[in-house]
This record gives sequence, C-alpha cells and structure tokens, in this order.
Amino acid sequence: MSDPISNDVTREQAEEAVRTLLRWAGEDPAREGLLDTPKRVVKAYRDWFSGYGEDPAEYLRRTFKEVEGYDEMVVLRDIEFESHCEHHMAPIIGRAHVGYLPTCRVVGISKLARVVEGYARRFQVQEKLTAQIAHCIQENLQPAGVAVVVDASHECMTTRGVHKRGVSMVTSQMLGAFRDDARTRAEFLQFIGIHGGVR
Ligand SMILES: Nc1nc2c(ncn2[C@@H]2O[C@H](COP(=O)(O)OP(=O)(O)OP(=O)(O)O)[C@@H](O)[C@H]2O)c(=O)[nH]1
Ligand SMILES: [Zn+2]
Repeated sequence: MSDPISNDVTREQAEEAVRTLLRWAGEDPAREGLLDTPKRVVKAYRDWFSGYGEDPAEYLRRTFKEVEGYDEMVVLRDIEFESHCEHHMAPIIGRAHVGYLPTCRVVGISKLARVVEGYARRFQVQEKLTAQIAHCIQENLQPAGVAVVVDASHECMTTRGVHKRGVSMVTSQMLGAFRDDARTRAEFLQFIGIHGGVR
C-alpha cells in the first residue's frame, strides 16, 4: 500500500524525525524499548491522518431515491471521532451530530459518519472540521439544509497549557433551512439533546 500521507517524504525520513524528537526530549532512540517506536509512530500516523488520502465527497455519490412518504429531517447523532489539533498536534476527542433535510435523494447513513471520519483524520481546527462536514453534505446532496454540531475535548487544553479538564468546545454550522428557520433548527437541537444551549 502506498503511503497516503507522506507525499515526497519517505517512511525512513519520517522515522528519523521521530528519532530526532526522542533525542530532543532527552531519550536515547537506540535504547531497546525505543527501537521499534519510530516504526510504530509512523504506522499510527497513517491511521490518525488517513483522511489526507480520502475525498469525503466520494462517500456521498451513492444515493437512494427518497423513501416514499418520508419528508422530514434525518439526524445521525453521537458520531464519535478522534482528530488532532493543528496547533499542537494533540488529540481532539469528541462527537459530531449531523442532520439534513433531504429533497429528493437520501444517502446511506453510514456515509455521514464516513464524511466525519474523512475530515477528522487530519490536522484540524474544530471550527474548520464543523464547516467542512456541513459544506461537503450541502454541496454533494443538495438538501434543503444541513446542520452539524461538534462537541469535543482538546487535549492541548487538558493535558498541557491551561490544564482544564472537563471542558468541551461546542461548534455548529447551520446551512439552508437550519439556518433560516428557527423551528427547524430547534427540532434538530432537540433531537441531539441540546435544549436552549444546555446539554
Ligand atoms: N478556536 C480554536 N482554538 C483552538 C483549537 N485547538 C486549539 N486551539 C487553541 O489554539 C490556541 C493556540 O494559541 P497559542 O498562544 O499560539 O499557543 P500556546 O502558547 O500553546 O497556547 P496555550 O494553549 O494557551 O498554552 C490555543 O488557545 C488553543 O487552545 C480549535 O480547534 N479551535
Ligand atoms: Zn491544540
């Protein structure tokens, strides 16, 4: 399998960079317990950052004709994800809630979770992640509206820096009917368990 994230960087160069960081932190990369660490880290990066090798729009190509008689919103809530913040390369762990108002086509529900994964497995800023998910669905499914709420904890805030545990960041991107119609938005927020801003 070709390396989806390295571009012109070889696996050997990536492993050497890990050895450099280990040395910089005060370790001896030749120590027995660390010998395979660069290889493991590069493998972990392939997993965490596999989103660079994906086009999330592809997941939305396969649609079904709207289910007869159903013309209300579809909501997928509590989609767990792991991402990494682009400022500190520290984990962002949270949940995304995605809703849309189909016009004539619906998508297999797993595909909404795949879109979340495709963008989460990159270096991210939460606001950008939220907007990318919403715009991808809007552009590719052309529904009457899309709503995305992301609720996540940033390890750059919990394990370092300001050290605030239990803090989560909530972002939302509302498009179309969810933006224009307060009742549609309220219904979505009720579905995902947010009432008047309090979960
Ligand atoms: N808006 C936003 N901020 C983020 C996100 N992830 C991390 N940050 C913040 O990015 C900021 C980077 O600030 P800097 O002052 O450049 O970095 P720093 O010195 O490491 O800051 P501290 O975290 O306060 O120690 C920090 O306030 C982080 O909390 C995100 O997804 N969205
Ligand atoms: Zn950070």
